[in-house]
Amino acid sequence: MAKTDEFFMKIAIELAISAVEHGNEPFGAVLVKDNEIVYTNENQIYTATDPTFHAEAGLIRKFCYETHIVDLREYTLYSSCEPCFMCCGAMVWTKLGRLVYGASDIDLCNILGENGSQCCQIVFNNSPFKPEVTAGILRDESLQVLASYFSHNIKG
Ligand SMILES: Nc1ccnc(=O)[nH]1
Repeated sequence: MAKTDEFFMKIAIELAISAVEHGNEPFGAVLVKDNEIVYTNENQIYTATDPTFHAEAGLIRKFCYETHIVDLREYTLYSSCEPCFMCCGAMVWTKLGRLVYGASDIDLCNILGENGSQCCQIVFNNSPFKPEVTAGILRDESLQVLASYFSHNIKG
């Protein structure tokens, strides 16, 4: 039976919670092919001391390295929150087929008191390749995890 976007997003959100438990920021990502999970990753910026180790870019880097696959046209990436410019760039370079995210960058920045942007649209609309995008899956659950972390962990 085909699993739903909500099914995979729930796992991305659980990875976001796990990231916080491991001392990192609340973001998780899941890579799916033919309705099966092929890779997962959580944000690791603090434990790896690598500010580029976002859930999504880290997933793409590790999956491609381990499998020797660099073309993700047949893959769907689920992200608990809208990917940043850097991670959208990694999706362009791997020709990701489909991106599904929960909360938007504007949702996140509303919590942080910053100005968010439609980073996915900005990057993809100015790139030679764009994944199909589905936004807002389990948005409220995703926002809850972001809000509970960032309301008492503003690290500046
Ligand atoms: N969407 C994201 C924003 C920030 N960090 C992440 O790991 N993911």
